[in-house]
Amino acid sequence: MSENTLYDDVWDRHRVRTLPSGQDQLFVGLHLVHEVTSPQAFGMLEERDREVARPDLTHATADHIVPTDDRSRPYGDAAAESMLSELEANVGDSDIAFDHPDTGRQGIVHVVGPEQGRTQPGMTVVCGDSHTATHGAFGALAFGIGTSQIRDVLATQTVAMEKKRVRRVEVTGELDDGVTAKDVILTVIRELGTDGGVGYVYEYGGPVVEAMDMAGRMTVCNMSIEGGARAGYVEPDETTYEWLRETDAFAEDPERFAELREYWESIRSGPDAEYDDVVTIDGDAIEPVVTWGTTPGQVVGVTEPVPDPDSFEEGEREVARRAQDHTGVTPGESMQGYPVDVAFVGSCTNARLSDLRDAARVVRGREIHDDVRGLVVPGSQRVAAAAEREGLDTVFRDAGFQWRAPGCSMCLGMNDDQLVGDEVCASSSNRNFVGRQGSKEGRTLLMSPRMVAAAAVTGGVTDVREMSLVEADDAEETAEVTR
Ligand SMILES: CC(C)[C@H](C(=O)O)[C@@H](O)C(=O)O
Ligand code: SF4
Repeated sequence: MSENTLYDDVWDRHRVRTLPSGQDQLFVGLHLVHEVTSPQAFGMLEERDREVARPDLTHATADHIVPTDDRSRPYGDAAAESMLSELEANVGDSDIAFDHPDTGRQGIVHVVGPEQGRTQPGMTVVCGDSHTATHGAFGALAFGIGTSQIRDVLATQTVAMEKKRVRRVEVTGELDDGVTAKDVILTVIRELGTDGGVGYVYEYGGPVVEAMDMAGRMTVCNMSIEGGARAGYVEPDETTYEWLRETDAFAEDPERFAELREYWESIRSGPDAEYDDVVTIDGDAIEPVVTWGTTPGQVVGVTEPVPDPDSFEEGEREVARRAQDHTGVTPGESMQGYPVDVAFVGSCTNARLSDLRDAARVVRGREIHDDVRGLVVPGSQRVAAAAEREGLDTVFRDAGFQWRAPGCSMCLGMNDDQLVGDEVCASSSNRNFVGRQGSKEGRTLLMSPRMVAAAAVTGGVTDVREMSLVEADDAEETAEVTR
């Protein structure tokens, strides 16, 4: 087994050359494109009279601006309509595959790539979007890139990048019932800080990460960027291969799957890999968490008291005070019972089928609180269809949630799904910055989909471990008995 990390191996295999700047020029295996960050880059290409070099390795979807209710065209919002039209024209001119809302495959860019088997281990994946790190869950090197890099990738299928150091984030032990991947990554960011990862790529491992399903690993990798890391990844294993085997990419081609699997196995970091840093997080000690402030690092366990700003080091004190002024939380008290107005289950962090199932376990047979507006926004049309096949839409609707069409939605409020005034939102998304969900006074509490569901039902932050969970089968049995 090599002493190299997966990061070193995959980087070296994709290096075309080292540039005079010291950066490496890397070949890009998959370029994902969405409507917000691509128009300018396509424009630059046109100005230079260049064509898209590898449309076959480029894949587009529309997610940020698409409405989640009425999708008749033209969209009511002229800016949204123009962004979608522009993407339609750009992909049409370049022969790029596009998960258009009419295809049944549209969804959030970080949901559709993995779901179709486009994201694979040992690959380089880029997208003009900071949460591209999500794809690292498959053992890919996945980076968010800026506009000029998007242009370069469109024109050359390569990108110039600087190599980072690798920190192994080892999560030991076993998660308690009710504790999820979201609680793990929020705890990692709490421990290491929102800028603790600067200069690093995170390799997540240890028993807790190994035991996670792919959706959980995607949740963890997704938020690497919120911890300051350039990317995050998990080494591929049986769980990864099981997911890929069933996807469009391999379902019909078991031979190719077998061939690639050998490569995937060969890039694992291995027991002798040398890391620039290793950090251990005690998985046994993690409890369901919730944010109390305005960064994803301002996190507290649901049974713990909110910290007093005075307990922070000098530079941090004022930041904490300002954050608490905004959210209106009380130091010394736990977050439990803190009232919420909106419950949002969605985003590229937590809107996959297993996330929806997870929230449904809490919601099934219950009703959301009268004062809460609840939205479930599946990550993709395929997630929505699968959820509908198992009746999850009915579970959510019966409880009083709105069941919406897929997109980024209230994660960042680039469409009509926004907070109003100083509403408080229990949100399964990844950012709680001031104004993030469309209102300057709005307040976002990040938590797991389960915790969002619990807050929706009770009307305030609740320890989901205190609520009984209802599995789909139990619900059917109960229904039978009732009949
Ligand atoms: C719109 C896009 C550039 C942005 C990002 O890069 O992350 C968005 O997806 C977000 O989550 O804030
Ligand atoms: S769901 Fe949110 S975090 Fe993810 S790509 Fe969309 S806006 Fe960005």
